[in-house]
This record gives sequence, C-alpha cells and structure tokens, in this order.
Amino acid sequence: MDVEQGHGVSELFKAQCHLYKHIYYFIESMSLKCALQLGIPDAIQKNNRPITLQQLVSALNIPESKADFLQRLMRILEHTGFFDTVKIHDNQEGVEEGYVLTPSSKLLLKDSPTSLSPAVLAMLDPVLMNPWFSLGEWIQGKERTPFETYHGMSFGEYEKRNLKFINNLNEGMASDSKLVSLVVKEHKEIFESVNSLVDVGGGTGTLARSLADAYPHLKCTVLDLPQVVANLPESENLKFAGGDMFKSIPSTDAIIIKV
Ligand SMILES: C[S@@+](CC[C@H](N)C(=O)[O-])C[C@H]1O[C@@H](n2cnc3c(N)ncnc32)[C@H](O)[C@@H]1O
Repeated sequence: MDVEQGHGVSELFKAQCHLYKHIYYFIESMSLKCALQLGIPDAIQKNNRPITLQQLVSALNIPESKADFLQRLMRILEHTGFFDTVKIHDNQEGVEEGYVLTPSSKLLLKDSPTSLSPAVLAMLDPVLMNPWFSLGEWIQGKERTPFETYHGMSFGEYEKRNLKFINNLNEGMASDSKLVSLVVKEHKEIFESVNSLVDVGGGTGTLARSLADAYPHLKCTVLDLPQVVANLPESENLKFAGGDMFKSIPSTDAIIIKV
C-alpha cells in the first residue's frame, strides 16, 4: 500500500523509528553520566551481591518519591548494557531481581586501575557538549572549531582560563591512556625499530610515560600547550615540550596523536 511518495506503511514506520532513535540517542549518554554522578556502579560493587532497587535507593540516599525514576534509569542502563538483572529469589509478591555489573560498568568503578569514569565525565562535560549545538553555525562561519563558535575563544585559550576544566579533562584523558598503555605494551614489535617519538597533544603524558618505562631505548617527548605541560616531572627518556602543534612539532621518528 502506498502511503506517500511510494512508501508502504511498514517502510514509513521503520523510517520513523530510525529517526526517533537518533533524536533520543542523547538519553543513553546522559543516563550513563547520571549513573556515574549518582555512584551507581560503586554502590552495586560495594553490595557484594545483586542489589535490589530498594537497596539501591537507600545506598544512594535517594528520596523514596524518586524510586520509580531510578528504576526507569536502571532500565535504560540495562538496555544499553551497563547493568544486568539477575533473579535473587521468588517470594509471595513475585520474583525479586537484583542489579549486577557488566564488563562495561566494571570499567566505571572509581577505584579500579582501569577506571574510565573520569573519561566519561570529562567527555560529557557541558563545556565539550555545548559546542555540538553550534555545528551548523560553525560550518557556515569562519571559526576554526565548533568550540570556538560556541565559547567565543579557542580551546587553548579556554583551557588557560579554566583550571578546573583542564584538570578534569587531563584526568579523563589519562584514564583512557592507561587502558591504551596496557594494549600497546603487549605489542613490543610496534616500537622495536623506533628510537624517538612525540606524543602530539599528549596531555600530562600518561601514555608517553608508560611507553618510556616499557621501552628504555625510546626517547619520548610530549608536546602539549605550555599550561598543560608546565612543571611535569621528566625522566631520562621522557621530556615535555610546551608549544602549539599547528606551528611546529619536534623532529622525531614517530608521532602519536591520540584523541
Ligand atoms: C583530547 S585531549 C588528548 C590528550 C591525550 N592525547 C590523551 O589521549 O590522553 C587533546 C589534547 O590536545 C591538547 N591541545 C589542544 N590544542 C593544542 C595545540 N594547538 N597544540 C598542542 N596541544 C594541543 C590539549 O591540551 C589536550 O591535552
């Protein structure tokens, strides 16, 4: 049956679902951020066994009147693979279920050495999210980045003026780099024939430091904005260079750019 412009009903609804899915994608990221702000992964971990909704409500000090909303939040997070539910026991009122962590939410535990929680919070910070609302304006305008269009200044300038932001961002990027370091260290062949490398925009040097430790022959330099690399501890084969990557990059065998 043709509804409009040759589309059948089922095709029309499929297209509508596709469209709506993309309208509401942000709910998944925002729910993830909310889970971290509330400390849900750590509360589940601390419970040592599947945690019921009621237990979660009290562990997080959430008003009873918001219990239903917490349940809805958990449903979204379960759907997106951050938590799972398991049956705890059957009683007269029915089956009681408890929430458990999944491999993805284990990466969000605050004290884990592989925690990516700072990266999630940094990337979903309004300072970085808001420029996305200026994408169209940026494409039509003259600024170099959407960040500049929205904030009225370059990323580097913003970083200079907002120490809290820069610290959170550095912490977030460092948490991500710790994970990458684990992988890179297992593939020694990548760096065997390289004597020097520059990590361009390397932040506070988490990745470069771990490479420098793993490969003593490798001379590592971290190039980042002067305010980011000021006063960071160097070692025999790890140096920091303050500068602008768009102006010059120290000469080297290899370059890493990890965003
Ligand atoms: C997304 S972070 C990535 C940090 C690091 N590579 C990591 O993965 O952990 C981008 C980095 O680029 C740096 N940066 C931004 N503009 C730069 C420029 N013009 N020259 C050098 N570094 C710059 C920022 O200070 C920040 O540390």
